[in-house]
Amino acid sequence: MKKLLLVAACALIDADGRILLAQRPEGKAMAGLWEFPGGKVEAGETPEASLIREIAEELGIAVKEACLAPLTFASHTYTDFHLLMPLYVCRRWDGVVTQREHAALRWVRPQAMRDYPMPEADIPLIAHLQELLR
Ligand SMILES: Nc1nc2c([nH]c(=O)n2[C@@H]2O[C@H](COP(=O)(O)OP(=O)(O)OP(=O)(O)O)[C@@H](O)[C@H]2O)c(=O)[nH]1
Repeated sequence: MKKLLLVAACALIDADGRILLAQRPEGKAMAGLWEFPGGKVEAGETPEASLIREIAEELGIAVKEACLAPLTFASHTYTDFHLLMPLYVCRRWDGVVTQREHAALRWVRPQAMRDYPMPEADIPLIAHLQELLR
């Protein structure tokens, strides 16, 4: 089997029930696609700690572990690796969401998510969020 890559990702949800999508920047794999904030879980790190770290780095906000609720996961084979990606949802954080590492950030209504091209692994996750937020 290909190398298993563990990535933790989070759907931030605002008071209007919109979801934060973040556009991958030029120069990275899958540049231009819209993803959930998050990243690779490092050795010795829990998925939750990894996500809290990545969200602080990428978006400049502070999330508490108690505010991360598991929703579903992606399990998807890419050319070079197999991605296992737990998806959390979070409705509470401290600070203001700020674009730091992505090309763009967008708050998107659940029914509009399919207008934003996402990595292949993310496609099955859209229906879970639409169901949660309808
Ligand atoms: N954060 C995030 N990563 C995703 C999503 N969907 C998806 O396939 N991925 C993949 O999971 C991996 C996440 O790694 P990453 O964001 O930490 O790393 P990266 O590709 O930016 O590279 P680098 O940080 O090593 O330079 C990438 O291969 C990315 O394409 C998603 O919704 N969010």
